Amino acid sequence: MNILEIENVTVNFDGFKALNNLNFSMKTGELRVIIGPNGAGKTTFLDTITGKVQPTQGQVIFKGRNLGNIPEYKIARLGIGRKFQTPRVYLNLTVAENLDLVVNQNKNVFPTLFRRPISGEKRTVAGLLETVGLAAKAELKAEFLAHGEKQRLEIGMLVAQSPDLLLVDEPVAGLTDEETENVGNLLLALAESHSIIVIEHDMEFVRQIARQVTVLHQGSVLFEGNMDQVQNDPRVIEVYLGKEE
Ligand SMILES: Nc1ncnc2c1ncn2[C@@H]1O[C@H](COP(=O)(O)OP(=O)(O)OP(=O)(O)O)[C@@H](O)[C@H]1O
Repeated sequence: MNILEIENVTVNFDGFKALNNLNFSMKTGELRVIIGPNGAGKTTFLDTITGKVQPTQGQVIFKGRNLGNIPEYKIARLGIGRKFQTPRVYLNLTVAENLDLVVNQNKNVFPTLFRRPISGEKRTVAGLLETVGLAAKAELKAEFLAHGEKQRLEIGMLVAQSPDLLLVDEPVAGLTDEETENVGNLLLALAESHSIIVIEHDMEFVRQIARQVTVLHQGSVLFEGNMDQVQNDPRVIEVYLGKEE
């Protein structure tokens, strides 16, 4: 079954088409990496999925439901979680406290307000600390974490909400090679039980995690395939990979 289908979506910003008749679909449980040059529409693509931007034309269908005119906060409750490029953790709280906030918030709110049970995997702070590899730093204030550790903590906070679809925007920008690999391994582990879309520029990282890759260009899908196919496609090389350092 497809968790997400995007049909003929155009987003028109005052005459400029940031997305142009874009079609995209992905199966439940897939890890999909989206690449493309600056201005290709990657962020706008995520914005239309979360409801931050409404398509001028076309529709976004999540788990069989048309998201048209559903406000952003309600779309989040339907099971779409997003991690932005910059970590948004509470710096004056410890790592464990940050995770605890989300875990407990869900305990209280999910059954009543969201009217859907927390999915099979019971999320506990201890389990999440293990998943994101921060058990040894549980009692450390988040302000003292390295950038990559903050990224992993925030991914943990996202997972604590048990979203069906995780949207992850440039998770390794500015990270060291070692941190980049850690974040990659974390996403690969999460991909065993989640549907995930990752936007990324760092091609080393894309090679580490990518199975199926979608290349955006000028607001449309230019190419889709596995990493080998993407790297050998002349159009992709021309508009994107040829410019790689
Ligand atoms: N609110 C807006 N109003 C007008 N133009 C916009 C708006 N948001 C984005 N754009 C334009 O739409 C195009 C696509 O932007 P978008 O941020 O989606 O690209 P991107 O692929 O994420 O780029 P990058 O890799 O640089 O982050 C860009 O040319 C951008 O300037």
